[in-house]
Amino acid sequence: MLRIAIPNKGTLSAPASQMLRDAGYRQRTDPKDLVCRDEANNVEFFYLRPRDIATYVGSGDLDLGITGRDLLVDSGVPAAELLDLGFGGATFRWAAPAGTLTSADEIAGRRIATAYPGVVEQHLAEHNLKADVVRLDGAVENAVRLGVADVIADVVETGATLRQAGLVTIGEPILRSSAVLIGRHATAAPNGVAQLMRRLQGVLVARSYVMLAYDVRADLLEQATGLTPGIESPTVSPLHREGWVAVQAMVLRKEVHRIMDELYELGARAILVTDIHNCRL
Ligand SMILES: Nc1ncnc2c1ncn2[C@@H]1O[C@H](COP(=O)(O)OP(=O)(O)OP(=O)(O)O)[C@@H](O)[C@H]1O
Ligand SMILES: O=P(O)(O)OC[C@H]1O[C@H](OP(=O)(O)OP(=O)(O)O)[C@H](O)[C@@H]1O
Ligand SMILES: [Mg+2]
Repeated sequence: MLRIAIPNKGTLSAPASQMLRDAGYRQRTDPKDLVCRDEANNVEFFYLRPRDIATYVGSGDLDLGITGRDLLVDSGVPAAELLDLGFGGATFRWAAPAGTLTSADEIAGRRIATAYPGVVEQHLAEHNLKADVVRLDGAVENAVRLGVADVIADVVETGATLRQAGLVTIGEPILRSSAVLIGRHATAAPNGVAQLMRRLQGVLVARSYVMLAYDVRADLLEQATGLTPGIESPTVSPLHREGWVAVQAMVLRKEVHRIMDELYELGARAILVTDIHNCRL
C-alpha cells in the first residue's frame, strides 16, 4: 500500500485534500482524523504538519508527501520534488522597515528573524553573506518593531501582513514556493506512484484548460484552427449546413476570452466553452 503524507492544517491542507479528491482518492471527513485508508486505490494518507512531511519522506517511512517547496528546502532533507501541484503559491522574501535598507547586499551583518532558518542560512552561504539568524515560530513581522531583529525573511502572499507591520520587501525573492509532491528519489519510485502522478497531472490539466467548440465556414478553417491548435490537433467535423464545419479543441482557461473574441471577429459562431472534469493526455 502506498503511504502518503499530507498537511493536516494550515494554508496547504484544504487544497491538498481537494486535489486528491479531484483525482479520485478518498480523504478524511473529520479534520481531526490523522490517517485515512483508501482501500479501493491501495493508498493510505497520513495527516502531518507540513513542516514535518519532508522528514518522513526523506527517511523512507512514507513514500510520498505534499508540502511547500520552501518547507522542503528549509528541512535540508534530500527528498526530490516530483510535481508542482499549482496551489499554495507564495514568495519567500526579505523585508525591513521602510527607509532602512535598500538592497539585499545590506543584509550582511544584520539580525534576521525567520521561521525558516534553513532557507535563510542556505541563501546566505550561497551568496557569501554573514548575518545572525534569529529563529522564531511565527508572527515574525513583529520581530523588528520589538527590537529582536533588523530584517525579516518570511512567506509573502498578498503582502498585506507586511504592509500592516510597516515593512517593505527588499531585493528579489529568495525563492518562489508552491505546493509540491515529494518523494525519496526522483527515479525508482515505488509501485503506484506513476499512476498517482498521472491522476494529479490530469487534475492540473483539467484546471488550466477548457474545451472550446464552435462552427465556422470551411474556407476560414485554417485561420480558425490557427487560433485553436489544441494539444494534439483540433477535431473537425462536417456540419449538415453546406460549407460549414464544427471544431473542438482544448484551450488555456486564461486565454479563452481573448480567443472567443478573435474567433467571433473571424466569423465563427455557436462558440461554446465547457469545463473539463479530468483527463489523461
Ligand atoms: N499566505 C500564506 N501564509 C503562509 N503560508 C503560505 C501562504 N501561502 C502559501 N503558503 C505556503 O504554505 C506553507 C506553510 O504552511 P504552514 O501550515 O506551515 O503555515 P500556515 O499556513 O501559515 O499555517 P499556521 O501558521 O497557521 O500553522 C509554506 O509552503 C508556504 O509557502
Ligand atoms: O502576504 P500575506 O498574504 O499577508 O501572507 C503572508 C503571511 O501569512 C503567514 O502568516 P500566518 O497568518 O500564517 O501567521 P504566522 O506567521 O504565525 O504563521 C505568513 O507567515 C506571512 O506572515
Ligand atoms: Mg503561518
